Amino acid sequence: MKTLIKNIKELLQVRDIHIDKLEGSEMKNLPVIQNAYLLIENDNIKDYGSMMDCPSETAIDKVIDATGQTVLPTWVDSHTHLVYAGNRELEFVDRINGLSYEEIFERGGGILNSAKKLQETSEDDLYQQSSKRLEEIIKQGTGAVEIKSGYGLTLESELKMLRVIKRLKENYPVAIKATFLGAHAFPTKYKDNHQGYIDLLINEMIPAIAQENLANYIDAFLETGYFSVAETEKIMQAGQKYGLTPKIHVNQFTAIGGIKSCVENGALSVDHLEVVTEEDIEALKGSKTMPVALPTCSFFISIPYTPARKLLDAGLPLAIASDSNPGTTPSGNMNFVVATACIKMRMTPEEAINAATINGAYAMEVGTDYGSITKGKKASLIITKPLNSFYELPYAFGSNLIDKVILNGELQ
Ligand SMILES: N=CN[C@@H](CCC(=O)O)C(=O)O
Ligand SMILES: [Zn+2]
Repeated sequence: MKTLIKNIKELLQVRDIHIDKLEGSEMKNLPVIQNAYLLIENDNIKDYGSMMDCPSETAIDKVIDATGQTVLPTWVDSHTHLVYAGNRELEFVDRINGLSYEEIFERGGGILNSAKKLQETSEDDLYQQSSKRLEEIIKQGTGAVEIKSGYGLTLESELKMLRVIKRLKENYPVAIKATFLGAHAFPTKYKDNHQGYIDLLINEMIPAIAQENLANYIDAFLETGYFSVAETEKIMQAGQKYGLTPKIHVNQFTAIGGIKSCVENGALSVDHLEVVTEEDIEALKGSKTMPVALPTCSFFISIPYTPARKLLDAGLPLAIASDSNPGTTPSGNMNFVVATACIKMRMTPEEAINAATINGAYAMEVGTDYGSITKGKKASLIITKPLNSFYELPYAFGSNLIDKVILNGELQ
């Protein structure tokens, strides 16, 4: 099956040779072909180039005329909690009325509230609720997504979440990676017995999850009042024994030396980073760990934004992701993430698009197939509505500017 997209006004993120990630000033460069074509064969990008070299349409099964439209690779959302039960709109109102995220947690809300709801929800119901959200983000242009557990907090419920992620992976044409986040919060029962919960995570949950091959990564909420540096180190090391690479929530509210520890423990990514110190930046320099900012979390709970300029000016790479979850970001819309990164973090559109494609793909290890227009990669593409230029994508932040989404060569 061959599909030709012709008369593309701007073909974005064209990389003849696959690159792993972009750092510092490299992120300013977003290669574009004006007046381009793109040829899809089955589920792959077969060829692309200027319209002057467009192949003849005789052997083509389907032709899409993209006059005036922009084509770019689908978004890679490397940090979500897309599988959850119910929502937390009452806490949203509590925050409007003056309570902070921490105060809500201290009153038994927050993550523990979502865990209670999830424990009471059947696996089928959880699958139905989550598949609606997955379908929504596909329409919004996401072609690869990482999904975490972490609202179960018991062996049974963590397995339930991870099995739902596995079913989503089997049933949708999106690349999905699963992360075990049993260390999201201490369940009330273990409030004064942290070691008891850590033993449960290490001795029972991680082995059971590995046995069913349900996760790619291990995560923890490394934060004052949640998991300490020492506790997170134990969890990262236990995960690694089972082949789970760390991707860690860190520096959301406080900087307590977590980033250095994550880098030393081989973390693929460190995520949140609303608070960043000079020591954190030094620890990241020269490492393989991708910093991941979650701008729409900052937007929703009114906390500082990750200091993108500071990180980029230090020569570091940066990815951006949605953090879709019921507490801090009830949206998985990567278009809004890109816009917020530009509007609030002063990333240029080029930098934000690089952060949401190539660098996102690095942060969930799908770069060989996703993240750029490169021959042989998956034909997972966004075709926008007619635009003056791609700058309109973050500029018109509230508009739906997507005309079509193609995933693995199939029009959605
Ligand atoms: N901060 C930790 N975890 C999630 C939110 C969890 C929740 O409030 O449900 C986050 O990334 O923002
Ligand atoms: Zn998160």
